[in-house]
Amino acid sequence: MSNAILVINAGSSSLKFSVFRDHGDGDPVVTVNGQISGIGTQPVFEAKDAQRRPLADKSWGAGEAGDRTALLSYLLDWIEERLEGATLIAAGHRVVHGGVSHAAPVLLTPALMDELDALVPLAPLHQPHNLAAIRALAEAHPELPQVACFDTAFHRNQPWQAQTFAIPRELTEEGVRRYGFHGLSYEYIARRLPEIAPELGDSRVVVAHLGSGASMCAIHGGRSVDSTMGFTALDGLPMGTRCGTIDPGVLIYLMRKGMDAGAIEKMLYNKSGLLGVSGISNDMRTLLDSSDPHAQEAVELFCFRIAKETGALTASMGGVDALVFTAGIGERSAPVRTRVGDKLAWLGVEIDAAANLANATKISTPGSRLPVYVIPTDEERMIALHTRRVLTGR
Ligand SMILES: Nc1ncnc2c1ncn2[C@@H]1O[C@H](COP(=O)(O)OP(=O)(O)O)[C@@H](O)[C@H]1O
Ligand SMILES: CC(=O)OP(=O)(O)O
Ligand SMILES: [Mg+2]
Repeated sequence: MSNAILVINAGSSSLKFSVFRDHGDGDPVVTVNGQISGIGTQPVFEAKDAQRRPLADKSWGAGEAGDRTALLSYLLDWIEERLEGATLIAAGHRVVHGGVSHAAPVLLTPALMDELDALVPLAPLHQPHNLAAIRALAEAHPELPQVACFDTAFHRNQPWQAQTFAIPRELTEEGVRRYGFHGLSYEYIARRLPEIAPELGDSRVVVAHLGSGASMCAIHGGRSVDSTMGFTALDGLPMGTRCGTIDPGVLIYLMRKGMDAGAIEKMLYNKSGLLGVSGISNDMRTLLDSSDPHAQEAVELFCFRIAKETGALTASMGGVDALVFTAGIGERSAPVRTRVGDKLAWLGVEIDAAANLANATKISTPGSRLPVYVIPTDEERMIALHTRRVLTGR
């Protein structure tokens, strides 16, 4: 009999889920995936099978909108009806912040939940929703083991220079340090790249994870050695609504002008980035389609900063052997990749226009000094693999 693993990636208003079947050998295989969107307003449940065929949809009235326990209980019942003899052995969650002490996934306990609660201020856009889903699932199914897979874990063994801010040492010791995020995505890419390009071996790779949250990572020999995100998922690249790297003097200026922490947090997390610069949208597609000069400036700033960080991460590794694009924008936006590629001509990047337009796996020309890849990320698969390992030791 086979085992099944439920994978959950909970966001502010949506809960993405996948069910993996584990036959014991090879990677677990996804059988269904979907999401509950509109949590808090008008929840809608959608699911697809492995061939992307729609399986179900359901919506709820506003009265049940915020009851995550009831929504998860519905989801669990729905999944259990479709297990076809498999045993659901665990739920694996993406938990964005694991703090200093977690360099690997772990089985969730009430004591660990308290520890992870303390990290909510460090990831206000993600952590509360990750933990709410874990609590709701524990309430609906107390017997089901749950595993936390941290977005910070892959970066925890970076060299100390990459993890340290130049601030008084006591603060570093207290945990005010650079953590880095999107680790599950980078770990997946580090695992996948050698299958796609075995000749790269233990090489130096810059990976750009460009989704609604965006960051970049320097991976040397399969390990993270530097990343653009820091103490929080606000640092580094500008994102859909987040500012990215900013002179801390700006925060002092805003505080002196009378803004409190809550107002600054809201502005930097929710009103900045592509949305703040364009004044139009946080969605790259809308901006690329717009002729508004502010929309064009937002796109230009995004691409400029990706190119600039590529330089910084290349210096961190003493060179670079490949560049990889992944996540929503990275996997699907040929115009963004073209612009970044043009700005990296000095590194020997030459983008093949036709391959780029087709979102091909390799988008650089045969003559390009730096090979450039597009690799779809799969954070869910990484979570399923980690969850299986924690539960079964395999
Ligand atoms: N064809 C496309 N061209 C440009 N941007 C796209 C395209 N498809 C998706 N995106 C962008 O990808 C973003 C979502 O990326 P994704 O990795 O799914 O984010 P997340 O998992 O963080 O929600 C959207 O905000 C959208 O701007
Ligand atoms: C860490 C982070 O920014 O995640 P996301 O891209 O899902 O917002
Ligand atoms: Mg994402």
